[in-house]
Amino acid sequence: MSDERPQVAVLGGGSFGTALASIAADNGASVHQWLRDTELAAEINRSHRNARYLPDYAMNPAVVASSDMRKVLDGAELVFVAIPSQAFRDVVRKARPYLNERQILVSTTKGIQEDGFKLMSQILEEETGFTHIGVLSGPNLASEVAAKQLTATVIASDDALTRARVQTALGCDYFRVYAGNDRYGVELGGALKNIYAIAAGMAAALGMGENTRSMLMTRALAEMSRFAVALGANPMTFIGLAGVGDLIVTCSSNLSRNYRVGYALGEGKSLEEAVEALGQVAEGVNTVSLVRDKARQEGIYMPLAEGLHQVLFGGVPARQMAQLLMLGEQSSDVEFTLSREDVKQARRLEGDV
Ligand SMILES: NC(=O)C1=CN([C@@H]2O[C@H](COP(=O)(O)OP(=O)(O)OC[C@H]3O[C@@H](n4cnc5c(N)ncnc54)[C@H](OP(=O)(O)O)[C@@H]3O)[C@@H](O)[C@H]2O)C=CC1
Ligand SMILES: O=C(CO)COP(=O)(O)O
Repeated sequence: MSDERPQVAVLGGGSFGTALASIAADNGASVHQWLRDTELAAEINRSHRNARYLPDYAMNPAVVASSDMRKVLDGAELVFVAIPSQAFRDVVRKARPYLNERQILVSTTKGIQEDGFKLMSQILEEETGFTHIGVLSGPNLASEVAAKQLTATVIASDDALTRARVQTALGCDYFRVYAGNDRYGVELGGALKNIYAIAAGMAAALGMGENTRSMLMTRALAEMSRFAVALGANPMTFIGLAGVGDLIVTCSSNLSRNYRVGYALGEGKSLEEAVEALGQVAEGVNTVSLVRDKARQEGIYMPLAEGLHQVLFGGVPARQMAQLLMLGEQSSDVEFTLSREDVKQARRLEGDV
């Protein structure tokens, strides 16, 4: 008898891949999860728990884990790729022989490839040439998703079929899937907010207050949207779940790995110690260099990313950098209504600058 359930594959055995596989299974799909670690795959199938990445959460027992890529992708209609950005292209290349153009491919990875400043869905496009490609992003801390905390996300694609299929496959009573068509903006939002989560963790460790956190998050949003719009994204995307939504959660929670790296740095640990202690991926560490370089190249004003880069890689103490940033140009609150140039012009007339 053939299996009538939607056929879902998840590539990645980390915390988010595991949480996602379980949602799809909760929602009635037949789910196969690929991970490179054969022992962990066997362990998941035995105990229905990912002891390495989400040890405290039971997975839906219908998820079948395997390190055999062919088996996982055989018959899959919907393929989620939850692999850290630095390994993303390699894994897609491994998967390529078992993929076909009827499939829907969705990246969940919030990072950027250094070579060419590529986002993950662009890598999916380059490696496959398929048309059903999307990005899943939003305020989705994996352990909260695994705990079935009420959560929402965005599926962004210019392909209506991709949006609808993902909404059907994942939408359930604890996970809502909103649709968007600015794939580039949604994907950039997910990658950029990691930078500011590191800064927020650092500020918390330094004992800075709620006013400071609020300023940091709001100016981060201004900076993220300025950057994204300069690269062609829609500014309105940043008022959505994948913009301000994800920024709030990652800048406020110790469950965010990027926040935790920032917190450790604020406590005086070195970057190497902070990353080592985490033992999982914190995409923001790499993203901050890529974004800072890109901003310099394109002439985009990014004082927070620039300052964080100097703290992470230039040896500038975080508190000193915060003070320097406070003395920076006092400009427009919302640049989409009042331009930075207009503010500068008025201040020039006042003789202030
Ligand atoms: N965790 C979260 O809360 C969320 C994460 N994301 C995004 O999801 C992406 C994946 O993150 P997440 O699941 O959290 O990551 P984790 O750090 O929890 O796990 C990483 C996973 O990727 C695997 N991996 C790493 N390198 C390779 C490789 N070369 N080949 C095959 N597998 C590899 C690891 O395998 P191994 O154990 O063998 O090293 C592990 O299964 C990230 O970009 C993140 O931004 C998005 C939303 C929420
Ligand atoms: O993207 C996330 C939540 O939406 C997870 O953030 P971290 O990668 O910082 O853990």
